[in-house]
Amino acid sequence: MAATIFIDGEHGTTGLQIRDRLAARSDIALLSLAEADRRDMDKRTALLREADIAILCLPDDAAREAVRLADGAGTRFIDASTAHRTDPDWVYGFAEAEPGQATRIAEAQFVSNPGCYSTGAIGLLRPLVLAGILPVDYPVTINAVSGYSGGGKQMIRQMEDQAADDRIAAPFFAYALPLRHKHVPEIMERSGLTARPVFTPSVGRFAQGMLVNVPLLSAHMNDHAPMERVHEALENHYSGQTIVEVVELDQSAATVRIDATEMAGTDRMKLYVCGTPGDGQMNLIASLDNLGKGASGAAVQNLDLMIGA
Ligand SMILES: NC(=O)C1=CN([C@@H]2O[C@H](COP(=O)(O)OP(=O)(O)OC[C@H]3O[C@@H](n4cnc5c(N)ncnc54)[C@H](OP(=O)(O)O)[C@@H]3O)[C@@H](O)[C@H]2O)C=CC1
Ligand SMILES: CC(=O)N[C@@H](CCC(=O)OP(=O)(O)O)C(=O)O
Repeated sequence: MAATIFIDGEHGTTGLQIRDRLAARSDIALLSLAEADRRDMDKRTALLREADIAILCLPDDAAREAVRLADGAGTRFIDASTAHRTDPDWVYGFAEAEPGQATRIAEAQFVSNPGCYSTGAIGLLRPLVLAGILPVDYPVTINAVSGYSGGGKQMIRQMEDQAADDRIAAPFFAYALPLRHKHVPEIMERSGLTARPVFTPSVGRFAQGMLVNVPLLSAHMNDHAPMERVHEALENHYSGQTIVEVVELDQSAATVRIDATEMAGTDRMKLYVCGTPGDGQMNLIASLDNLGKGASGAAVQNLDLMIGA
């Protein structure tokens, strides 16, 4: 029998992309609300309670409310918001990050989808912590650039409608300057770090795509791990799956520039280890689509695990 799915927030940026990915599937029956009814509490409640699985593509407060509205109905949830990503009662929906995580997702009632920047950062950092290469108190810095769709409907309008009062004219801008971005707690907890990373995100004038940079110094890593060992740890961690690709060292060395939009339109992530052998410095770079593996693609991956597709 087809699994019954309701995407709460289906008319938003993340929700629409999930709907597109599910539209043609015969193993899924989509419950849907007209756009004009998207904030109708009674209609949302009915579908949240009827669905086998509800996918929440809402602001944080609305996501918490949706879980309350379905209380007692047995609905399973995938929450794309930040609301539950460090909640111990929710399973973190990053199947490749942890041994056994795919099974935990498959069996869960409550699954929290990772943040887009967090997917890149944790994808690079968690394997190194698990391999014992990265000390958990390493003073990590993370610099990233995202496509503007990462800011949802509001930022898309601000970037695309240059007649709007609140338009953004900049071709590229840094933000989260007080260093309190909402992904930091999630990155710390899900990577297993004890020291708070310094995280500076930025946005470029392109819709989809993202690069997340984590520079590391061998001198401050366990056993002074060189870039070859870091690469090997990533390769070992991601062997046997198809979604996260660890780029070969010689291929990274031959790469002159990495286009932040290279993964746009895909649900996969590429990881690069860049630097010059022997220099003791490396820059780890995750390349993904903020709306693919960074949001909607990951939500569908988690859904597939939960329904055994
Ligand atoms: N965009 C991205 O790259 C990523 C987004 N996310 C997360 O996914 C969630 C959705 O983001 P995104 O799709 O970008 O946001 P959008 O603003 O594009 O879409 C949000 C949708 O939710 C609706 N909505 C807002 N409040 C309520 C409410 N109280 N009840 C019912 N519907 C409501 C909005 O309607 P209305 O038009 O009326 O406001 C809109 O349709 C957020 O938590 C975001 O942080 C996660 C990873 C990446
Ligand atoms: C460019 C941009 O504004 N990006 C968003 C994060 C997008 C994302 O991952 O969203 P959630 O953590 O909300 O799920 C931001 O920095 O708030």
